[in-house]
Amino acid sequence: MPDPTVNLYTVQEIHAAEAAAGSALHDGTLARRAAHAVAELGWATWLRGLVNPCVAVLAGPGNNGADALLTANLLTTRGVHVVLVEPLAPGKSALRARARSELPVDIESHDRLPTRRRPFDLIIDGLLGIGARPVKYGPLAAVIHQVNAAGVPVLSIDVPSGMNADTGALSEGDICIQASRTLTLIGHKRGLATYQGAAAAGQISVTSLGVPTDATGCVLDGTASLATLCPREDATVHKGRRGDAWILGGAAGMTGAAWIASTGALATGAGRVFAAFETAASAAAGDRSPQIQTRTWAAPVPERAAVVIGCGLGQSDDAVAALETAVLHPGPLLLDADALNLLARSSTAAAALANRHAAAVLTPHPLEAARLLGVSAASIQQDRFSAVRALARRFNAVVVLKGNGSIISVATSDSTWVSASGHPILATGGTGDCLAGLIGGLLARGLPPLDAARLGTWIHGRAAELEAARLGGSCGLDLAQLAHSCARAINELQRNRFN
Ligand SMILES: NC(=O)C1=CN([C@@H]2O[C@H](COP(=O)(O)OP(=O)(O)OC[C@H]3O[C@@H](n4cnc5c(N)ncnc54)[C@H](O)[C@@H]3O)[C@@H](O)[C@H]2O)[C@@H](O)CC1
Ligand SMILES: [K+]
Repeated sequence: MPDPTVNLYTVQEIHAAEAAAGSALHDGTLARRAAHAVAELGWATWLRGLVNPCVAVLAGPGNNGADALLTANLLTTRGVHVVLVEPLAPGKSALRARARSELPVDIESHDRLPTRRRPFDLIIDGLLGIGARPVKYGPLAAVIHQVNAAGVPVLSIDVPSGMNADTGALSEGDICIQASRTLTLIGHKRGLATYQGAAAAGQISVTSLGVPTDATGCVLDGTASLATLCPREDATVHKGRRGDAWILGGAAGMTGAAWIASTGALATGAGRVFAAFETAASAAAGDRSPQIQTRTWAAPVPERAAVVIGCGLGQSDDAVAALETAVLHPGPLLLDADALNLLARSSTAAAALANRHAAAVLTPHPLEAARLLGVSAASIQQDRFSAVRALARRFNAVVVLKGNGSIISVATSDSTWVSASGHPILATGGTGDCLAGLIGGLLARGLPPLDAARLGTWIHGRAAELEAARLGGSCGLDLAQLAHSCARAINELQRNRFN
């Protein structure tokens, strides 16, 4: 059975769920449930079986601190030596005041992480939760730096302290706890699924605390949500029914990008793959696969073929002309790399995209997204959810904003999908070309643009995980192998769905 679909929540949605749960928060029921879950996870993962375990519990001024103090109490009753770290004066939380008063009066407490001869066995992070403002330099930042330098496992309550739970952006200067695990409460948070937030959280578990939550407009895409999108095969299938993918790119000196994208398209089982280069000489060069047919940009593209334009396209006048022709293509269309850079400058191409009947797919990385929106890459990363929605609306497109926790959005709705797969092994040239070809291949196979973008993005990330496992780390990615792993990942998803 695949895992159930995972919804991602904003802080506002969590507060609404909490409000609907009634008075439970006010009498501390939810905080006690949270503390039980945190203590149990900490005990089972790091403390059980240790002689005289010692834990530092970081307690902030609000209800995240209350959860931490209640956890401290539970751990002391299990015989754990607890050292409190309280860098700030308590705020107005009555819950926190009560939790603090329930602890032994002589419990050890510091405003910094104390140095000990024997290191802590675990640090529990209850400094800030979903009520956090960005952390500035000061006592809180000092403790966060100490914790990150301590080399001790860290269990964060709800979110790693210092991150924005809605966006995943860290406080300026990257001031944020780097957790080993995060136990998030009531529902999974958006900020834990993308960019730096996803990296800071470590392994994430969710505990509902018994609070019901509704489906949201944001889903963490994994096997459960994607299995139904996989194309079904039947024994009578032939290449004519599996569609044509045309890859337009590969200007002189950049032919490799078009070959890589073509290999990505082949991995989807597309019926035929054509790589169209700037010149016949470019088409003849390079590491071609015998399965890929070659053309030039001037060749007519059949109306129903899926077109992928941009991988190694360059920015010449001919490239502009190729783009302005491609955006009028009546069949499925994907724009990547140089096509996006040119789109940022071509009002003709932008207007044609806006008028397309079927949405095109755009696959920008943060810098390309920044050029398209006329802002800095840093501001894109500060709020990737807003950026991807703005791009989708601006260009009437399905947009995949790449990066750790790639986010997908579509012009016609406010919904977003975050891909749960991926690996830092992808941080090397050419992997984006493979993704563009992969999504293009799925478009050729007849998937609607949004489904092709979601499925392709997840498959690509899953293939990266498989390659990293095979290589035993993040180095040495071979793009032909990545394409093979994409095919394996599609086959695996298909088997899971249809067997
Ligand atoms: N919402 C709910 O239903 C539940 C919430 N619970 C806990 O409560 C947390 C939210 O509690 P709060 O709303 O009190 O928020 P937090 O505890 O996250 O933080 C708010 C407190 O921290 C201070 N603060 C925020 N940012 C700061 C900064 N950068 N520098 C210095 N001080 C800062 C605020 O002035 C306030 O005192 C959740 O993350 C979770 O841990 C749980 O007990 C279970 C139920
Ligand atoms: K926290």
